[in-house]
Amino acid sequence: MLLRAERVGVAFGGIRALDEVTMSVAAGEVVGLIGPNGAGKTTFIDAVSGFVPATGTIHFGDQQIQGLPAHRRAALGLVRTFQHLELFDDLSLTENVLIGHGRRPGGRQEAAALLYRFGLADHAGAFPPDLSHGQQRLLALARALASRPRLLLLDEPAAGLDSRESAALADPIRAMATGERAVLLIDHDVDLVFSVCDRVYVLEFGRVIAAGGPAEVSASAAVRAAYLGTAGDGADHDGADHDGAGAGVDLDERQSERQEKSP
Ligand SMILES: Nc1ncnc2c1ncn2[C@@H]1O[C@H](COP(=O)(O)OP(=O)(O)OP(=O)(O)O)[C@@H](O)[C@H]1O
Repeated sequence: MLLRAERVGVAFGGIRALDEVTMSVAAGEVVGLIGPNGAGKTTFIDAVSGFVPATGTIHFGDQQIQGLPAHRRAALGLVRTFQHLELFDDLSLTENVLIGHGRRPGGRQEAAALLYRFGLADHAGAFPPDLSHGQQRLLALARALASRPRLLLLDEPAAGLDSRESAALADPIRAMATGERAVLLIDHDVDLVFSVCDRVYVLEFGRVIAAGGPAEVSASAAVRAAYLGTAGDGADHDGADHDGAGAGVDLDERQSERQEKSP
């Protein structure tokens, strides 16, 4: 396994954002992580990438990485994107990708190839504000790939996209998981997640409530209940700030809900 996270826990004061979460990602896989708002998805990426302290054990390749600072984990090939794009508006697209590339030789050539791959070659000299929101999201993916990750942690790459733009991310994301590279994908667009992922984990209140292939997970009663807000399991919910966005909708309606939230 490329990533093995075992019994990972994160607490923010009295809020247990992650509780004994065990997950794995193998090389070549796209693995999805879904769950209602506040379920702990971003916290999991934070824990794996070293942005919050966590309990439990996390192995990346043959190395135990918990306790390592974020930059050391990134140097090992654990690269993340953020919900809010962190593009450099006053740098060209090529220069944005070069930032991801670092100091390895052949940067410009590789940046050009990546921009081409993401359909951005015609805009190489333009600046991020000149792009549509969908193109900006693609640029963030190109930049992340430029750092040659072994595991890409994608935090809501389809946020703010309409369903057509979001569906257009499926092939590029799939293509990222080749050979030794793998992708962990968080997104509220469950259509995207189910269409692109080999396996999917579902978090609710910081715990894994389902895991398996997309067909199995989408049919799971526990998952339906989590999204419908009818989970009557009596679990000691932790007072986390669940804003109810996951309640009262079914899996198929998540898409339209997400679009309504889009700018
Ligand atoms: N820095 C923080 N300080 C305090 N509480 C936090 C912090 N970050 C996250 N939380 C809480 O931890 C829980 C999990 O949040 P997290 O952002 O990981 O959920 P999520 O599943 O990614 O949600 P969303 O889908 O809304 O992005 C929530 O209750 C949230 O309010």
